[in-house]
Amino acid sequence: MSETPKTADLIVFGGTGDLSMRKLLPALYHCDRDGLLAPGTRIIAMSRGGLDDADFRGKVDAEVRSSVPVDDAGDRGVWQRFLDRLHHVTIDISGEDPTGWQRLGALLAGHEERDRVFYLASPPMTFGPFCREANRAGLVTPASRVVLEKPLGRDLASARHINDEVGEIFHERQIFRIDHYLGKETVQNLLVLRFANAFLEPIWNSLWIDHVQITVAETVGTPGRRGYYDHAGALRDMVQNHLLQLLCLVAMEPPARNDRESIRDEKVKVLESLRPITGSEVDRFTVRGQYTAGESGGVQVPGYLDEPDGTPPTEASHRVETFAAIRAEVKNWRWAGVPFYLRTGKRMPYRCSEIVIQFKDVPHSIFPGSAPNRLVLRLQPSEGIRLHIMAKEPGAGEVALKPVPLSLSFAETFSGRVPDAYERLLMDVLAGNPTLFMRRDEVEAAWRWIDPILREWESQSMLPEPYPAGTSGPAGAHELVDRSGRAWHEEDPA
Ligand SMILES: NC(=O)C1=CN([C@@H]2O[C@H](COP(=O)(O)OP(=O)(O)OC[C@H]3O[C@@H](n4cnc5c(N)ncnc54)[C@H](OP(=O)(O)O)[C@@H]3O)[C@@H](O)[C@H]2O)C=CC1
Ligand SMILES: O=C1O[C@H](COP(=O)(O)O)[C@@H](O)[C@H](O)[C@H]1O
Repeated sequence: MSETPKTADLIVFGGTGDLSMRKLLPALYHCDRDGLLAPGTRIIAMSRGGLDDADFRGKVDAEVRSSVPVDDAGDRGVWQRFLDRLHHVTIDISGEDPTGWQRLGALLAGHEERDRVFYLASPPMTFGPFCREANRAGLVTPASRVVLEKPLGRDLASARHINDEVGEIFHERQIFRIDHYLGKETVQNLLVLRFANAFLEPIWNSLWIDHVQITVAETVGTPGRRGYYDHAGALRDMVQNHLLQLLCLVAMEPPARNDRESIRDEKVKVLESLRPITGSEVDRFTVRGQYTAGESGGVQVPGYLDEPDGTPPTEASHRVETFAAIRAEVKNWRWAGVPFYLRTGKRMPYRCSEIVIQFKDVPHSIFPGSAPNRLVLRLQPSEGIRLHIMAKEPGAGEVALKPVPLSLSFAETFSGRVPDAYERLLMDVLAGNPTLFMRRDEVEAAWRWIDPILREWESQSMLPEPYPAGTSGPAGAHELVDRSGRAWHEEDPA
């Protein structure tokens, strides 16, 4: 983790939303408990909610406290200290009323020397207006930074527009585009595995690797998120950012240094090497699905269209995908001909994010029953690395082979609590370290590859293929892979 930050004002626009309540505030509490928030650091939430400081502290006490450990008297003291850091300013960014900005200005006045972080945990179309108005109100200081949540825009054009708007107010070095997957311990470990160990590099290419599978399977559905999800879908919500970032880390060339530009330069090269999937190829190389009613975790759950939400489903709800699978290819010397299968979905049978590197079979087998080696990098729920190798089953007679795992579990190997991705990233923002954040060209290169798929899906009259909740996605997803003659890896993640 970065060095202990200085006293700062962290202004969270969208500070009462789902992301703030479920991820940001618990992460900030843990940082406070670990002594990583400097004395005097304030967390100022902004929303239309009409709350005062006491209301907001009460809301956090009621909704966040149960998700963090507040056990003994010491913890209770930290919890109170954390609550005391919280403030709320009511504002409607889409309205003309300047009083919200005035209230924020009054709160920040006299603290211009502090680090000031504007964290935009709000819909992407608010990013430009927020920056413009904050600047107009005189609140953007030289020591200010801005954090932009993903997905940045809805497509390449809107991403460019947002980047231009934010870029008019903030210099690129002040802009932190967040993808919380980059803050996950195992994701960072992927770089260490690849570039701090010599044995993998010689075989990390198309000569030895048959294909790569990147899977982010979630058991959760989208209750209460229709307003956002109808206009996002799995491709924008997960593939454009998290899955492509994972692909970059698997496929990139060794960077010259472990610094922010070297790593980001290499990731951009991967994104620019992705073979475009356009026109009729979209049907051959992609599959989209939407969950229907089914069983998840032993209970009956509704389909996407029947998820409880304040609003009834619309035309967009029928068309949006909750599952996406893509057969991608990185067209460069190292990876030519190696399929990268990307897959993500809501209401899958289990929660599991993993990267599977499937090696080729031995060139000539002298034992019946041999199977190719497989390296599995498990990101969650239980982080670890497993290499499946062939071993001989003990006993006389004919040699019998069995694939056995060489296994490294992070929980068993390293003691101590593993910090959540947002803890790491929030501390990096406060310390001004942008290494684990996305550069403008990176985000735009990802959209450039995603755009033709989105356009083709949106032009089709066909709806996403249905799949019952609790199953591994639509049948078409399995056909996608069958066409290449290789099966999805369906390892039980338990
Ligand atoms: N939820 C998650 O797990 C994740 C979300 N994200 C991203 O974070 C962002 C926020 O997502 P999420 O928290 O789920 O969304 P929510 O809809 O739950 O929260 C949005 C927040 O923004 C505020 N807001 C919206 N419009 C305005 C406005 N005009 N003026 C003032 N405040 C406004 C809302 O408050 P109010 O309505 O009271 O004004 C609320 O606090 C999105 O870009 C999403 O993609 C990224 C990763 C994970
Ligand atoms: O960004 C998002 O990520 C979450 C999944 O994050 P994880 O850390 O729990 O794997 C996803 O549920 C959400 O839809 C998406 O916006």
